[in-house]
Amino acid sequence: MITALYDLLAPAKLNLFLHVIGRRADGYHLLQSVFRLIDWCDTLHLELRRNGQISRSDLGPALPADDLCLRAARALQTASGTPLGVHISIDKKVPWGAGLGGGSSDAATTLIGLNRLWRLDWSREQLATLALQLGADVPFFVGGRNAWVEGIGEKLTPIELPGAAYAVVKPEVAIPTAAIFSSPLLSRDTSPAIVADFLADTKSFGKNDLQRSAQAHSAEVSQALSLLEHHVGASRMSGSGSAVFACAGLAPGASAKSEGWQQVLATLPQTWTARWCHGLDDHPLSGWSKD
Ligand SMILES: C[C@](O)(CO)[C@H](O)COP(=O)(O)OP(=O)(O)OC[C@H]1O[C@@H](n2ccc(N)nc2=O)[C@H](O)[C@@H]1O
Ligand SMILES: Nc1ncnc2c1ncn2[C@@H]1O[C@H](COP(=O)(O)OP(=O)(O)OP(=O)(O)O)[C@@H](O)[C@H]1O
Repeated sequence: MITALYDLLAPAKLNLFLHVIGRRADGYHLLQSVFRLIDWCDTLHLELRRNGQISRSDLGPALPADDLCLRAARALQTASGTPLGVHISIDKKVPWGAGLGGGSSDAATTLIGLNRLWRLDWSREQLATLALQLGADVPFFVGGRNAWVEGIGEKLTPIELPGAAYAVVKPEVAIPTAAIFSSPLLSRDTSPAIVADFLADTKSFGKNDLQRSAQAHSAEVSQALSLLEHHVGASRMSGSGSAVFACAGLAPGASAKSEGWQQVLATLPQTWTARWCHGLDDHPLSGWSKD
């Protein structure tokens, strides 16, 4: 029997564009977006606890006491009825309040890992249904493929994307997603698009409808957009911010040694984070779930 799983990667995502096309009766927004996995990852370790207890320790920065990994583990334990428990250690590298989906990805990696550790043999679809109760972004990370995303984030169509490098900057400010969705500045009536519209221009299709509200929430978002725009190229926010990115070109041509990126690193405020990322095709654990 497996008793521990080490070094499970939980990758972040970028929203290459994000349109708000409507709102549901319960207040959740109907979106269209393309989610791209990137190689900026948290690392999780899962150790079996036969007494059924679920616990966590933080190897990096401290997380909220009741973080998404614990909530994911408890939800799976209850839904499956397993008598087993787990100790989860997290090395947090992806900044939160960033629109990079770090917490959602941790939750998805927990579900995928525990499905194996607890020998549940749930299908990916079953895991995704449970994932949606944890957050709108979690099913995407369980799906494990770059996707055209609709609904509130749960309708996923896998999509092939070219290899690409992204310059990503996270200002100091952390932006709470709910505040951006409830902003009076938010427009909720962008016309629906179809996948072919995006595929015709994967680098610059569409916009991020949440960007205006986030810029009003914090001037740092506008500063970060300008910094990238000036040194790298067309920039855009991911999710509800505050992280912004610029597609630096198709890999492997684009290089972190480029003068533009070196300028970004040299002029970045000390409290901000910047990272040169590559687009991934799959979640590193995507082979673990049954389709
Ligand atoms: C903006 C995105 O990051 C795009 O990837 C996501 O849609 C947000 O997903 P998430 O962080 O998993 O969001 P959740 O934790 O489910 O929701 C946080 C809050 O955002 C708002 N929310 C979220 C998703 C959505 N489609 N409509 C919403 O209105 C709701 O007020 C909700 O209470
Ligand atoms: N494992 C976790 N990692 C990071 N944040 C977590 C975690 N669990 C709970 N949270 C809470 O969730 C909030 C949002 O975290 P998360 O990183 O998912 O959001 P985000 O970066 O805005 O991404 P997105 O909105 O795209 O999902 C944080 O402010 C934090 O308090």
